[in-house]
Amino acid sequence: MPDKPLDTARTRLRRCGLCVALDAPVLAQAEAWADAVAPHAGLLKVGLELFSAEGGAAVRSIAARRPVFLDVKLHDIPNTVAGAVRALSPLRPAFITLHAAGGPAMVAAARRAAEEAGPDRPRLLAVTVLTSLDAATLAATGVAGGPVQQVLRLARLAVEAGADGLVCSPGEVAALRQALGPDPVLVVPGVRPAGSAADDQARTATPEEMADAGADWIVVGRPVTQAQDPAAAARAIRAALG
Ligand SMILES: O=C(O)c1cc(=O)[nH]c(=O)n1[C@@H]1O[C@H](COP(=O)(O)O)[C@@H](O)[C@H]1O
Repeated sequence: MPDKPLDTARTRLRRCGLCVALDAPVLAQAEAWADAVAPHAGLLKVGLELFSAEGGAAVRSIAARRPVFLDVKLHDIPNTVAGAVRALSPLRPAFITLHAAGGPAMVAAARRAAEEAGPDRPRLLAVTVLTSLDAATLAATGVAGGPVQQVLRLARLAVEAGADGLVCSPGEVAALRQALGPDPVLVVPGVRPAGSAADDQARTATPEEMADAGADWIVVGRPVTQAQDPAAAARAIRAALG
């Protein structure tokens, strides 16, 4: 779908895709979920649990089904994060996450390291404020002004330093699109179909709301993987995205 002018926060820029989070303790479980949901998901996420348990084998296996979003949330000094990006690039993930709070020098070092992998390099997504944090918890950590202000601040720094996109909660998507325009890839976890449990997510919204607000990808884990029929759950969410 071609890009449209960004005239309102509810303008759809392009089609919003479904990424299913394969948060499993063993690869066999993740593979079974991947096989079930692959017809309805454009991306499959290998996160900290699965990667810690199975390492690169998990990325290689899941990438045989769909492009992989490798969610390792790197956060360290620039040299260490650059080395991690260099080490992960041969696994050919479509996306790698790093924490925007690591600062612009860290993001810039990661981008330089990613560029070494050539045109098919992994794209870097900067995680802004985790979707499990609410305004009160954020204030307790010393961040006044609420999540939206903090997300905008971190997002601007990360994009200027070379992040290809951002991970944010549903509550910030429209504000980020208005502030940063159509270019950054916006990836949104904490999404819940109407009637689903929020689990440990603090800032949630429905798939339909996220597609309308300008998200490129929604990330959904438990509402799909813990459903009686994961394939049907993924199909319904994909349909809701329009
Ligand atoms: O980077 C992420 O994907 C991420 C960032 C964030 O702020 N919040 C968040 O929930 N996630 C991930 O998104 C997925 C959400 O899973 P469910 O809550 O089960 O839908 C998990 O794999 C989280 O690790």
